This record gives sequence, C-alpha cells and structure tokens, in this order.
Amino acid sequence: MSSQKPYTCKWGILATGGIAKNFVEDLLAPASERNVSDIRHVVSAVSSSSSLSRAQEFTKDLKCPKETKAYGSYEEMVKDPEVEIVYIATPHPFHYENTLLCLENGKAVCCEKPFTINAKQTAHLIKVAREKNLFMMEAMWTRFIPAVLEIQRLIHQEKVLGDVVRVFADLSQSFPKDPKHRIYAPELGGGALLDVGIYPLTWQMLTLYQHPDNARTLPDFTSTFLTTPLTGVDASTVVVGNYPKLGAQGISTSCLTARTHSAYAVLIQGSKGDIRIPPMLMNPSKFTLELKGEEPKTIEFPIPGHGMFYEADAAARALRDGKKEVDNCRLEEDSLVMMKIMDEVRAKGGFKYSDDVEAVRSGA
Ligand SMILES: NC(=O)C1=CN([C@@H]2O[C@H](COP(=O)(O)OP(=O)(O)OC[C@H]3O[C@@H](n4cnc5c(N)ncnc54)[C@H](OP(=O)(O)O)[C@@H]3O)[C@@H](O)[C@H]2O)C=CC1
Ligand SMILES: O=C1OC[C@@H](O)[C@H](O)[C@H]1O
Repeated sequence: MSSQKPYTCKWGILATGGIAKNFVEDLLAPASERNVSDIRHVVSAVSSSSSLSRAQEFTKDLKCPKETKAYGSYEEMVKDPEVEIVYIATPHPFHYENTLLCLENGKAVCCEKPFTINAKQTAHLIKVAREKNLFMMEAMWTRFIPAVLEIQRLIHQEKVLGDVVRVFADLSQSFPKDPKHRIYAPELGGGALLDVGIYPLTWQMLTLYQHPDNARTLPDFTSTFLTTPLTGVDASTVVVGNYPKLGAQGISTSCLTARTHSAYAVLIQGSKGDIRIPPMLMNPSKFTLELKGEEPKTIEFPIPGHGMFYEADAAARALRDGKKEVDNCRLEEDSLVMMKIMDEVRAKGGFKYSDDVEAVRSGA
C-alpha cells in the first residue's frame, strides 16, 4: 500500500432524488472495500431546491458526517468554498442550467446522464468549462465499471473475439404508465431514448465506435422512434449503426413497456466467439466469454455497492492530476457525439421537446 496521503475530493450534491441517494451511499462507502487508497471522497454539502429540511433529512437518512452542510437552494451551495466538485442529479431538462450555475461559480461538475437535452446545450457547456478551465464530465457510470473496462481490454487489446462483427445491446424496463413520472413526462425530459436508450448506445460506442480500428469514426445510423399516445414521448427506440472500417454493426434497443430478456443485455459477437452480459447493462458485475469450440467461462467483478464510486474515483483522480476531463468519457468525442446521435434519432422520429426544454442561453 502507498504511504502517500490520499487525495481528498470534496463533493457537493445538487438535488436529493433517487439517484443522488445511491451516489452519496457510494461516496460514503469505505474506498478500501474496492481496494482504493490513493483518493477519498467527502460529502461536503447537500442542496435541495425543495427546502432546507429536505436537504437536512437527506444528510440524516444517509448518515452523512456532521460536517456535511445542508442547503435549501442550489445557488447557496455552489458558493460554498468547501465544495470542489458538484454532482448534478436533477431530471435531464435542468442539467444545462444547473451545470452553468456550477461553472459560473467556479465549481467542477459531474452531471448525470444524459448530459443535456440536446447537442447545442452540451456544446455550450463544453465551451464554458474550457473558458473557465474547469473539470467537467458526464456521469455515464457504465464507462467506469471494472467488468466493462475488462471487456474493452479483451476485445480491443487482446482481440479475444477476433474481428468484432456485431453488438446487440438492450435496456428495457416496464415502467408504470404514469404521465407525471419523469420517465413519461416531456417537461421532465421523458422518453426511452434519453433515459434508458443512452445505455445500449453507450455499449455500441464502447465496443465499436471506440474500437482502435475504428478510432472514434462516426457510424452511419438508421433508427426508428415509436412514440406513445400517453404523453407523446418515445416508448421504444431502435438505433442501428454501421461501422464500415470494422465491417461491424451495432444494434441498440430500448423500451419503457417491456423488460430486457434474462438471456443477455449485451451480446458482442466476433469471428472467434462471443461475450454475453446479463441484465442489467448499466453496471455489470460479470460476463460470459464463449470462444468457438470451448466451454463458456463466466468472469466475475464483484461490485461492493451500487458501482457509482468508480465514476467518482475517476473524477477525483482527474481533479488531483489537474485534468479537465476523464479519459473514457471525453467531452467532445463521447458526450457531445452521443448528444448529436440522439438529436438525429429524435429529428428522424419527428420529436422535439418544448422550446423551454430545448433552449440554450442567448449568445451561446
Ligand atoms: N446513473 C444512473 O443509474 C441513473 C441516472 N439517473 C439520472 O439522474 C437524473 C435524476 O433522476 P432521478 O434521481 O431518478 O430523479 P428523481 O425524480 O428521483 O429526483 C430528481 C430530483 O431533482 C430535483 N428537482 C429539481 N427540480 C425538479 C423538478 N422540476 N421536478 C422534479 N425534480 C426536480 C429534486 O430534488 P430537490 O427537491 O432536492 O431539489 C428531485 O428529487 C436523471 O437525469 C436521470 O437520467 C436516474 C436514475 C439512475
Ligand atoms: O439511468 C437510469 O438507469 C436505470 C433506470 O431505471 C433509470 O430510469 C435511468 O435513469
């Protein structure tokens, strides 16, 4: 074990909903449980736009240390000098303004997926982060999960599957048909593509777009976007990408009214065999490698918690090292490209959110 003092990363938490709870539980988990000793996380502050008491209850329920401050507004928290980086956990339409608020107050940002509603908003955030020389990342946690990194190594460096020819990825969950729930509500950025479809698309990016022989060359896309009469958002979306440099195809599907089949959530097929990932594809802790003519082998990467600490660790190391973005989730080449693809899929489907939700600030 290194004798150097670990780098302390001081987090501010913006919003107190479902995913903020998981993220904070992971920040508070001892880093030693995942064999990490070079960094540590501190929850310096929690803010709620609802009320101070909601922020206080959140810190109490999650057993945050007594030093954790509670704020009844996001605006107050971003002025706290003890906060180094803010984790944004509001519904997607607020990511753009929330991130600007943080950057304008000199804070680094780790913002939940999707980064914003559209590519224009993401491009503006990148411009502001660069002008202010601040670290920023999209909290696409899948990109930092150990099993995922191992799969990338196996197929890109070791080339265990030979030529990768096809990748299927699906995230489908059957949600209660509540038009007010953020998953269906257009004013909260509802719809399959932005909420769940981004994950199977991420798998296409991780395996094919980022393949060294493709070198982040954009694929040719075809897509279908099925809207629901409930609220008009997409309930089911399919995106197929052709990667001519690889001779490969990626098929990404998502649905709000059916569930991913238990057989696999991701199937990566190559000339020498395949890799199967069981549901759920966001944070897999195991996968099965089946090479032609060999017995299938399941490889496990246990996750001692939700698995959100891996993205937090990557952010902390980047801050410690003075970097402005993380490696496996680059701002222009990964997050902005993802938003451009999703813009295109929505445009082909003839779907737009309200002007308010799609807006960028004037002069952006
Ligand atoms: N990485 C992952 O696995 C997951 C990521 N997500 C992402 O995280 C984001 C939040 O999702 P989730 O935690 O499920 O959402 P919740 O509805 O559970 O929480 C959202 C929180 O945002 C704040 N908020 C501010 N303005 C509003 C508003 N007008 N309406 C509703 N909430 C508001 C509230 O906190 P307060 O009152 O304290 O300000 C609220 O509790 C989404 O963008 C989603 O894509 C979601 C689930 C899983
Ligand atoms: O990121 C997510 O992953 C899990 C889903 O249930 C949730 O709606 C989504 O936001």
